[in-house]
Amino acid sequence: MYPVNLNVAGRLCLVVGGGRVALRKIRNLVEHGARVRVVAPEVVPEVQALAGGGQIELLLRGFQQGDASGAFLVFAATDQVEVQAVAAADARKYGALLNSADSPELCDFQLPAYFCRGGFQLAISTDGGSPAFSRFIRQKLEDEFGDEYEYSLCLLAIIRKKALAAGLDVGHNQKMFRKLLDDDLVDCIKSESWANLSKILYCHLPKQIDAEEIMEDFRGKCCQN
Ligand SMILES: C[C@@]1(CC(=O)O)c2cc3[nH]c(cc4nc(cc5[nH]c(cc(n2)[C@H]1CCC(=O)O)[C@@](C)(CC(=O)O)[C@@H]5CCC(=O)O)C(CC(=O)O)=C4CCC(=O)O)c(CCC(=O)O)c3CC(=O)O
Ligand SMILES: NC(=O)C1=CN([C@@H]2O[C@H](COP(=O)(O)OP(=O)(O)OC[C@H]3O[C@@H](n4cnc5c(N)ncnc54)[C@H](O)[C@@H]3O)[C@@H](O)[C@H]2O)C=CC1
Repeated sequence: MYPVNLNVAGRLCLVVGGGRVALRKIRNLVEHGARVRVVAPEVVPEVQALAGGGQIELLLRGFQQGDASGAFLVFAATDQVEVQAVAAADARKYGALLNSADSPELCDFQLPAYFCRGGFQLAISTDGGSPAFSRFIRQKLEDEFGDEYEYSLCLLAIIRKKALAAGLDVGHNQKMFRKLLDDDLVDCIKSESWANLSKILYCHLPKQIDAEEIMEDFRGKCCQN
């Protein structure tokens, strides 16, 4: 499976089925700004509530051929093998990418287990081999990767913006970021060692970038400590 991050914001995603499995996919899609349409004769209360709140469109009926028309992604998540097959064929017909909840081998894409720390995201997948394993590793990593990763990313993004604006070349930036990270920027943030963090910045930022200004920006925008 080819790893990729998809922008689903504002794009039509069709979920066929409204049970527990569909609900997980639906919540995920809503969180990422997709336009979600659900087709199912019966749905769990949480799906009904999302429809009531206007967060998704709900068609309370069985899947019909042509439903995949205009969809970017199609999720076949029913408990009926025949419906799964018809939905998959419809997705193919209309050129939508297919996720099939009961057939890993039919999937154009599979969902990883994942979590975010701000813009920082870690995703785990097993090529359909063991979703329980993906979930297990996700939970383990969630304990290990705390808010310091969100703050570190925020700081690095501030520095990077300045570096790009200053027209510093790629080779320079590559080395600078490696040094900042090798010098334990993340640990400094985790232990709130601001004096050490400043030292690292003064040591590795080029003269075009004001380390003091970066620290101020960081304390103001990323972490209010
Ligand atoms: C191929 C894939 C297609 C897809 O759905 O995208 C798929 C397929 C199937 N899942 C099944 C079962 C379970 N799925 C989970 C959980 C998750 N499943 C997810 C993804 C994927 N599942 C894709 C592969 C991803 C990968 O390779 O890792 C996660 C990661 C993401 C998400 O769904 O959001 C989410 C965890 C999120 C989290 O917690 O972070 C659990 C665990 C639990 O619920 O505790 C179980 C029970 C235990 C087990 O079986 O492992 C079955 C058998 C159904 C049956 O027995 O009838 C099939 C079909 C088959 O394998 O034939
Ligand atoms: N990929 C994954 O992550 C996982 C997949 N599964 C598989 O996912 C499938 C669904 O599981 P659950 O949500 O627990 O089932 P469920 O029984 O709770 O829900 C099934 C849903 O399909 C709908 N449905 C039935 N006929 C339909 C039709 N003609 N058109 C549209 N919708 C229709 C039902 O109304 C219901 O909303 C099962 O095949 C299960 O084996 C199970 C666990 C995890």
